[in-house]
Amino acid sequence: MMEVRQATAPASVETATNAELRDRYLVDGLFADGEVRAVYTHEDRMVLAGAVPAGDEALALPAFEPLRAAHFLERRELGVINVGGPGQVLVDDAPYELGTLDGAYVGLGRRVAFRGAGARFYLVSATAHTDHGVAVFRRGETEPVELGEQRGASVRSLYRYVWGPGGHPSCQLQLGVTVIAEGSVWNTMPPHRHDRRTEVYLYTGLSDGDRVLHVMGEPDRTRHLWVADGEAVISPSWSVHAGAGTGSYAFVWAMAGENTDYGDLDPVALEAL
Ligand SMILES: O=C[C@H](O)[C@@H](O)CC(=O)C(=O)O
Repeated sequence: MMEVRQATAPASVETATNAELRDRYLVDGLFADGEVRAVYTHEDRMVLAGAVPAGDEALALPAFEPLRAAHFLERRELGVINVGGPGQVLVDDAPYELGTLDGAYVGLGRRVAFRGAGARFYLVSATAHTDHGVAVFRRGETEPVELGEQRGASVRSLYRYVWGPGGHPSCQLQLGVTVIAEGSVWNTMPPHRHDRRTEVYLYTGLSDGDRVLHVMGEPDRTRHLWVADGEAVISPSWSVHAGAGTGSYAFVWAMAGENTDYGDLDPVALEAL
């Protein structure tokens, strides 16, 4: 199943109802046992998906009809983060083990499937013009960038898996995981935009009763979304993206667009919000 979402205009955020905001920017229901569920957004043509293998069967990544492709990665590259228990990503039938919050990159042209009951694979894809191979990223072997401060309740560790020059090469994709420290609540504070890229956050590790208050929109007219575990938010290039949780959490960030320079971002001063 693949849902298609159109691109949207920044001014429409200010007047949208809550239901309209959720329909356009919140992505829920990606994870269902034994299925691959996907959303194609026209924001930089990113595809988000959840793949939840059940039993011992390998779950193949389908060539969803809206792609009009013989197979999913015919004209695309893929990032994978396991947000569940241990499992395997099969790339051209070769298995790669991924633990919780480990990641993988799969380049153009390869065939992908998933295996392992208990694993939950979050997938992000962008259009690609050349093959950049296959890579696995282990959270335990990745040196995080430490950000934030205790007085701002924003202490967090940012694990960069695919992040442009200095990391594994990609056509467009950048991908990583940020883990909020115990007792901190804020991500991406102070916020920023990046006019040359779309970004998607997938929140994970939240308890059932907890939520993240995710802030979006142009800096001087923001709105919010209440986000539960396993839900994602699409941030078009004009939107800030930051959030505060009612409990501890982590999130997968992924970008695609004009360049793969992680540092190409436009900080937004708090006074401008
Ligand atoms: O462009 C960068 C992305 O928004 C994230 O990498 C930021 C982030 O994880 C954080 O500051 O908490």
